[in-house]
Amino acid sequence: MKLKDILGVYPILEIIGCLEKDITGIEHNSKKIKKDNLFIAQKGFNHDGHKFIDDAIKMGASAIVVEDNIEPIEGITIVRVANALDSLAYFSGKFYNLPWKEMEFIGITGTNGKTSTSYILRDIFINNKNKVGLMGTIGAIIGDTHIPLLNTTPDSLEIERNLEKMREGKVDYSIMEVSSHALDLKRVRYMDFNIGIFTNLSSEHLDYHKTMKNYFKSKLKLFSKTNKFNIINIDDPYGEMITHKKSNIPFITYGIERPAHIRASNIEYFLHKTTFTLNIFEKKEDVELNLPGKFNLYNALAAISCSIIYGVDLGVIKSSLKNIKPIKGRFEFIKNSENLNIIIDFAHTPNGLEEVLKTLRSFTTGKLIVVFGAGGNRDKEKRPLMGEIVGKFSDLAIITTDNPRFEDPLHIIDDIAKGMKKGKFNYLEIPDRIDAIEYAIKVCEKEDVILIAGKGHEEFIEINGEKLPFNERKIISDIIKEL
Ligand SMILES: CC(=O)N[C@H]1[C@@H](OP(=O)(O)OP(=O)(O)OC[C@H]2O[C@@H](n3ccc(=O)[nH]c3=O)[C@H](O)[C@@H]2O)O[C@H](CO)[C@@H](O)[C@@H]1O[C@H](C)C(=O)N[C@@H](C)C(=O)N[C@H](CCC(=O)O)C(=O)O
Ligand SMILES: Nc1ncnc2c1ncn2[C@@H]1O[C@H](COP(=O)(O)OP(=O)(O)OP(=O)(O)O)[C@@H](O)[C@H]1O
Ligand SMILES: N[C@H](CCC[C@H](N)C(=O)O)C(=O)O
Ligand SMILES: [Mg+2]
Repeated sequence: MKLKDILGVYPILEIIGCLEKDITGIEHNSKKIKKDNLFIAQKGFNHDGHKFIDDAIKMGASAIVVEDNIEPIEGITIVRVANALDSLAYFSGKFYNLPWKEMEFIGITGTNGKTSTSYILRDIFINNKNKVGLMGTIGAIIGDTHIPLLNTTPDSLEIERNLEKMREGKVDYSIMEVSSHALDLKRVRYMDFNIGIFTNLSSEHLDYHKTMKNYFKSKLKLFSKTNKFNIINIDDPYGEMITHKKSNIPFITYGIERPAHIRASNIEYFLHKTTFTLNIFEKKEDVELNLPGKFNLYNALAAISCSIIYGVDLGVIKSSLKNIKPIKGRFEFIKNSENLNIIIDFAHTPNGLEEVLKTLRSFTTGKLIVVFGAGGNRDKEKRPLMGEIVGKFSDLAIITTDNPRFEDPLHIIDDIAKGMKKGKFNYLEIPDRIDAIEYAIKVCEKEDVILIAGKGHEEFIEINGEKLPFNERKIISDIIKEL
């Protein structure tokens, strides 16, 4: 594509060199540059992309986008913009020709439940014989191909690139988790969605957003980028606030406690499933959901609302929900030779833990044992709150390491324990996560339940910038073999 076509009508501050040249691709990482690529030098949290301009040229870049004034470079076109991160989003859209326009594009935001909702919805669409693409925490899925992603919502370039693959694969629906970071860091700045879904909002990521008000404001951006419907959890106080905002498109609400367009009543919770009456406006239907817990019922209601909007037959929706398989690392029962009740779950926020523990508490006849930690270099405010909640609902809490990143694991454990100490709970600190899991298994009796929370689908532990292999399923099986 010609450089001038990539620039489109984007506001450019200065151009040095030729705009007629053919560009073979866009990159913001110098290491990935190929011949005749456009390199976008952006200022990140750790590096300034301008420092890699020489590297990018050596790798073959023929044009560069910069924020800073730089000296002319022979044979290289220099395009200066006010904000390179913003321009990356626009230029990527132009280069890939806005693939999201050729599919139904559904964005899901909220603190908890995005991944779960996206998998439930994907399952319904697949059963409806639709082609589906998905991007989120567990990676991208395009047809049968899984592509690992570094972020829940990748940067704008990677999103457009994956959407382009989805267009090639002729997907009908593309479902994407849209994190608050993504909304704030312009990863979806020049994309429009057909549907926006809001699951809930609770304390998380305050290291980045500083206040709940800012966090909510970031989430809100999704709902002014949608053109068909916004689907809102009306039981969530922030969800309710969204429905009071001005909007050019209708809100469809879902809930359990409050009047909603799509609502669950007559609910019965079981350890492995949930049954309820689905009220769709005036219509009623008995439904079985093969997932446990009120939180999953909310996720299912969000997915049901979206599929109803798209006219999916209620029979297809019901059979999908009845047969849905557990989502990796979300309330996942781990089969084992000792028949111990061991669950791996991705709860890593106070609210996520509370929801999962409330569900488990109501089914546990023995002791509820929880192994958990908190991520390093992330929200610190949530740590004592997580401690307090686990203390409140468990019989034995074992505080251990999650992904310490660049922090001292013992400091993180201390922060969590502050919440525990407040209530004088029964807890242990076992910093080594394998030792912590082993301890839980050794004291576990037949009626007990072990919840190993925080890492869910993750198969690594991140320490000092390195992701070391860490497979909790294998760790559990090895420990049980040794018993
Ligand atoms: C804070 C944050 O969001 N950082 C994101 C950001 O990285 P960064 O700003 O540190 O980048 P940097 O290392 O400073 O590099 C700056 C520029 O130099 C370039 N570079 C760098 C090195 C080099 O040799 N050559 C080169 O050209 C880089 O490609 C980049 O363009 O840009 C990267 C590329 O897009 C992201 O992967 C990275 O996410 C990091 C890994 C991250 O942990 N983000 C978290 C906070 C996040 O975004 N989380 C949300 C929410 C999760 C949820 O709760 O659901 C998510 O969506 O994942
Ligand atoms: N609707 C919900 N409300 C509260 N907690 C939930 C909900 N759905 C799931 N959870 C809990 O939160 C954990 C993470 O769920 P899920 O992966 O679906 O959320 P997410 O929003 O995608 O998280 P992330 O921000 O990390 O991408 C689950 O393992 C479960 O413990
Ligand atoms: N999407 C979440 C994942 C947290 C997973 C947990 N294992 C941790 O490291 O804190 C985040 O980026 O905050
Ligand atoms: Mg997710």
